[in-house]
Amino acid sequence: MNQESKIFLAGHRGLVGSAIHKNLLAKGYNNIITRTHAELELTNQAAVDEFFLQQKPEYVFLAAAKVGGIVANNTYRGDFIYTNLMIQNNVIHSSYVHGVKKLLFLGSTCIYPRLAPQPMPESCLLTGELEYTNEPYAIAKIAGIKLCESYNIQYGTNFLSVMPTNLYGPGDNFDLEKSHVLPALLRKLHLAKLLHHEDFEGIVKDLGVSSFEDAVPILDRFGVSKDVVEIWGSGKPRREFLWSEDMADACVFIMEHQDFSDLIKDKTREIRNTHINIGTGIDISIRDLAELLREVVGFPGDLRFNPDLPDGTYQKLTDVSKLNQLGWKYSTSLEQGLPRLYENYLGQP
Ligand SMILES: NC(=O)C1=CN([C@@H]2O[C@H](COP(=O)(O)OP(=O)(O)OC[C@H]3O[C@@H](n4cnc5c(N)ncnc54)[C@H](OP(=O)(O)O)[C@@H]3O)[C@@H](O)[C@H]2O)C=CC1
Ligand SMILES: C[C@H]1O[C@H](OP(=O)(O)OP(=O)(O)OC[C@H]2O[C@@H](n3cnc4c(=O)[nH]c(N)nc43)[C@H](O)[C@@H]2O)[C@@H](O)[C@@H](O)C1=O
Repeated sequence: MNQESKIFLAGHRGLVGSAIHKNLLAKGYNNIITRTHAELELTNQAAVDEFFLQQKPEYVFLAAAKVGGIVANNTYRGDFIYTNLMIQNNVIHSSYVHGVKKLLFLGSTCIYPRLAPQPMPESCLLTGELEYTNEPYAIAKIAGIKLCESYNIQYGTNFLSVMPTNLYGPGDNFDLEKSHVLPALLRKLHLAKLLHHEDFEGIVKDLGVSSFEDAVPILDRFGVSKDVVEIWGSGKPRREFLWSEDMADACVFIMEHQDFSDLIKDKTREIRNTHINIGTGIDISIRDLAELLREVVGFPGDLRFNPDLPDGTYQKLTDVSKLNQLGWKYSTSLEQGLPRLYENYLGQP
């Protein structure tokens, strides 16, 4: 890629897409094409094909997807498989048809088996049963990897796939039900702190309701009180978290420095597992994460675990040796990222 290359960044307003946008601009790329969901429906094959025909992008970052936490994945199972399959099929296929030079597809580490060896190397893909709560989303992501890999093998395209661990960062989704654990817990602890300090006006503003009476059922539903915050599941599962701006930096680094041909060790054998894990290689239990967040937010109360809500996979720690060998390593620790996320949350309009 050079600074004038025409780059289509799909999903540029999302958590990762906005960070990739910022990273590309900072590195001097000046020909970036973006479309909001309202401007271009990526599940619509004809619209996507027309867009590629008109715009003829040379490089594509595919950071648009239907994304959510454990409960969203488990509840909207049909939407997660359908939307993700459609978006990636349309964007990847149109990239092939219209001669895109290189594409980066974003998957997720939930592609690996529920009981994968820890840390999880790229080679453990399709070696065991998937975690039930996000099986439809994982199947879509596996199909995306295989689509890129198969087009590369059959048509000689240069489509790369990266599998990020759990991400968090500026502009995260703080929805109390549908988001991921880190932004959800941060907001619940913040609401509990406001309640503890009897800042009812702050709660009304945060929840966007018209009176504190309207806020009470929401707080009850999500287990937020002045003394206790409810944590879903047992608190025992372990997760690995990567700052979204580090993720963006890894994506741009890979697009700048890697080609599909570099990722094939032995061209005479079956080619598979050419995707690249992206993470820190360090994980933490949900209980310890909640304790860290409690300190960052400054909530003086307790945590209560609700075993009626799903734990999901017990552990999904990425093996990042391939990524490290390519020459990239994360830079933001969880201890640095959590206060930054809280600051970002408090600064939201
Ligand atoms: N967040 C995480 O923890 C993780 C994310 N990932 C992967 O990283 C990628 C980016 O995720 P993240 O940034 O968190 O996602 P977000 O939900 O923050 O952003 C998704 C983006 O996709 C766009 N989009 C969604 N549906 C459509 C559609 N039908 N047509 C056009 N645009 C659409 C949205 O557009 P608009 O803003 O206009 O609505 C939005 O910009 C995804 O592939 C995800 O699977 C992988 C592992 C972990
Ligand atoms: C990125 C990733 O995201 C999802 O998988 P997940 O890692 O299980 O994601 P999660 O962040 O929602 O939960 C992590 C853990 O945290 C616990 N937990 C506690 N309290 C809250 C809470 O308040 N909200 C949420 N969401 N979780 C909570 C929760 O019970 C679980 O044990 C996938 O859909 C998957 O498809 C995917 O790729």
